[in-house]
Amino acid sequence: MIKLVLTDLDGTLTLDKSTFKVNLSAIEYLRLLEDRGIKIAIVSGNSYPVIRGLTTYFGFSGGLVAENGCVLHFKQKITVCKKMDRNLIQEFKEKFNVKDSWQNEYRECDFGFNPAILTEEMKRWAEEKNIYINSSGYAVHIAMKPAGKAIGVRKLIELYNLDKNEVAAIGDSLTDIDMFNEVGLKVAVSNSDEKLKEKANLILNLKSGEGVKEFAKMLIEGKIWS
Ligand SMILES: O=C(O)COP(=O)(O)O
Ligand SMILES: [Mg+2]
Repeated sequence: MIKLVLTDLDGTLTLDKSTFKVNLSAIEYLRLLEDRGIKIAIVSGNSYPVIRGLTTYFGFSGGLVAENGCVLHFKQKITVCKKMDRNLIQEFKEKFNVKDSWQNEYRECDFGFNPAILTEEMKRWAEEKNIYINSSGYAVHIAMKPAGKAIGVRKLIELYNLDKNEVAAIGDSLTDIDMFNEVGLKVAVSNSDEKLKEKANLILNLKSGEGVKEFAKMLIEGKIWS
């Protein structure tokens, strides 16, 4: 029985990939799950203040994971990664000519940069420096290793004392692969990156927020493990 649904934000709760506009009826459907006792938690690469604010205003009660697994909220704010080395941020920006995401001012461990194109050269640089690097399609993210959505998700599930088979995760991008590794039910929206679809046990027919609605309906109608 699914007791906790983890949802990515960008590309998943939005109208489509590459827009920040949220699909408002997807939020309504997730609230219906909350009404039925299933907790909803956003798991995102976005900063803690952004996800904390959205969680509050959307009416989700499942806690949250921000900064790609590095910062979570369960009764209180918990930081589970090392703080980012500011010299490495500077080096990354200069070497690859990328710009800070406006949220970097509010981040501790995981930092985002645009354009969101992850190159082989960037991967080599990160590997040499033992740095986590990934792209959500919205930004390239770097953090000191170990980082990635798995760390925060593992901690949240442990704090809830849930079995991974009681947890579902829904996402759209490469950064969600880590989150899939920690849960029983791995759900990809139809416009997900191919590498995420390969790891999914349910690929939805609809894209982004419409896919979230499709999944919520399946849960409500009892079409999914219960
Ligand atoms: O912060 C980003 O770049 C994307 O965030 P997401 O994990 O909600 O897709
Ligand atoms: Mg996403």
